[in-house]
Amino acid sequence: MSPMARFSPVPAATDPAIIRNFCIIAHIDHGKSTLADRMLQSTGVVEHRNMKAQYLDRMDIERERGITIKSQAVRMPWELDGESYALNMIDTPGHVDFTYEVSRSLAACEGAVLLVDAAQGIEAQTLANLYLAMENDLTIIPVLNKIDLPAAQPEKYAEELAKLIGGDPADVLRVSGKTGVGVEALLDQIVREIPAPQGDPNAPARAMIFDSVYDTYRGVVTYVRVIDGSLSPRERIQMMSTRASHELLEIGVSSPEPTPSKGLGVGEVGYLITGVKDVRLSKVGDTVTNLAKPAEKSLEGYADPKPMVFSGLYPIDGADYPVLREALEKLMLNDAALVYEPETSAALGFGFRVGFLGLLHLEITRERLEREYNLDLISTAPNVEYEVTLEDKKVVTVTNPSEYPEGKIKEVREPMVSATILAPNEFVGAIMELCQSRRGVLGGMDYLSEDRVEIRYRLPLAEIVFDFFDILKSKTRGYASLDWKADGEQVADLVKVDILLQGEQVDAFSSITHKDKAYAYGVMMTGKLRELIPRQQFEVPIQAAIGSRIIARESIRAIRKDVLAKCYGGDISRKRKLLEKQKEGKKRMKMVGRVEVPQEAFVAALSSDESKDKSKK
Ligand SMILES: Nc1nc2c(ncn2[C@@H]2O[C@H](COP(=O)(O)OP(=O)(O)OP(=O)(O)O)[C@@H](O)[C@H]2O)c(=O)[nH]1
Repeated sequence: MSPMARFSPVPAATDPAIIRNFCIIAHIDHGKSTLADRMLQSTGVVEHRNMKAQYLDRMDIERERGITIKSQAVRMPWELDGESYALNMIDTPGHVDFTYEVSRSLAACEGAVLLVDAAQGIEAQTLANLYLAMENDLTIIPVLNKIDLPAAQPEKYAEELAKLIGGDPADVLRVSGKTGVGVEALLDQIVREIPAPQGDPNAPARAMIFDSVYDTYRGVVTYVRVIDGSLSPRERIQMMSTRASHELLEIGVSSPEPTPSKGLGVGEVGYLITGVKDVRLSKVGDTVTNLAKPAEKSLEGYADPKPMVFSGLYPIDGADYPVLREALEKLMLNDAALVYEPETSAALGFGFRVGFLGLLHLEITRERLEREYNLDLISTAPNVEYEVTLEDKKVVTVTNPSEYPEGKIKEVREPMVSATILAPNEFVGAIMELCQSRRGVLGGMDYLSEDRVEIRYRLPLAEIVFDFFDILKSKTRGYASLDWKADGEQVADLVKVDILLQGEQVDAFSSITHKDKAYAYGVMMTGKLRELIPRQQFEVPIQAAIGSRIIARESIRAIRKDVLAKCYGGDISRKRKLLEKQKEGKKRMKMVGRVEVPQEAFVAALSSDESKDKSKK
């Protein structure tokens, strides 16, 4: 990761009057990382020749997918009217799965650059991020990006932006992160408009953690923004949510390589190293104070990230189970949002039930496990968390369909979201149709301009978390954007559909669905399995059932397979070879009752091809 830190001491505390803390907020792909990189160049922090594309996106997967997962902070010098300033830029993740991290990064700033693609206009995450910034009382600088594009319509979108946040369209800055046009003017504007941080330098120290990353060599690196007081190396600090205390081994600023300093004062943004090895001990949103002189009240806003989507992860080769467990333990050090517990499946063996913030989080985690730890995994169909109340008033939380209670059920509650969709108005009909088919309830609709509309729906999380966005995109020729946030729960008519092979239930294929959709699931799954499972020596019925009621049925006809029939008498060694080969093949089979199911069948049946979020956005 980072090379050895250069030691060029930064003054113990910078005068808050010359500090500007800001972040860039934007819809995905509107060019936030490109602009951030350009700013690093313009301020001379990163020389041109050292510039890797997207300097701030450190993880390989981030770079490949062009998305920002973990926020980072960088300090940049800038001069205006003969005065020197220190600009702290905090990079925020753009995807809806990571909203909590965005909101913490925003809370560390006084201002935000609201970046909008001049060829696309305002999108759903532009709005969602703008609202978050407004809730944090940030000064907003509206900026149109990519003005070098031939398709850019700066006039039109400057008007849209001005209408949204108030002000004059002429005041909306125009830049290109790619060519660098307008970037220096933007840096000037940041100094002029964003207020300097304010805090009490003599009060007990309070610093907010807005990011925590695990570094193999340095342990957990915690990014903080000092609100009051100051922090210095070698003193003992305390985490206010857990009261755990640690020694500050190193403290400094990223510019952008970690540079140790003699301390951090009011308004400063930097990093801490305490030697802890687990990001859970240094949680995003927590307040750091001084153990000897602790603050009385922690800063506002600390929430444990809540997993929204669950999936079972199983090694294809059972012998890899210990590797998977170790890999999850390691990933957890760097991902406070990841939760998991061991589980066993009759069909898939030993594995883990893992909770994620969303589908993207799931995919990234799975990809890292496969790539960094060389694992081949089966992941079961993702599901949300249900709360089941039994007749005897007992409440059971279900994150795995096969644990759905058998007893008498009084009611089932499912998580809900409020979703905002932005799209050209010609697609309103198609969008409403899609939302209705997903059990959505219309919340309202507003026109942002003559031809663009914002539609709000309340929908069950289970209905949107998997394939909704892809379908929305295809129904709107890619023009719609979506943002959602958790919004309570509702009682719903849900049932568990089981899949049986020769009368034996296969737990990995069970699913909790709405009553009206149970039949479709049953037909789809039995049909798929009929294609995927090879013929056996006997007939194999495949059934879908709700309780004891069969709702769909297929069957695989018997085959009498005599492999040796091919070797007309003759060569005995050839016969042996064939038998050996058949044995090899058997190894990759799972036995479900008497039925041999190839591993590939599980993989294929559980990877819902039509519902895979291929666009990742
Ligand atoms: N023509 C042009 N393309 C740009 C400009 N800025 C960014 N791009 C391109 O737009 C795409 C998205 O840019 P990114 O910087 O990765 O977008 P982002 O908003 O950071 O995306 P996330 O980090 O995932 O939120 C990339 O293909 C960039 O090359 C620009 O000023 N002009």
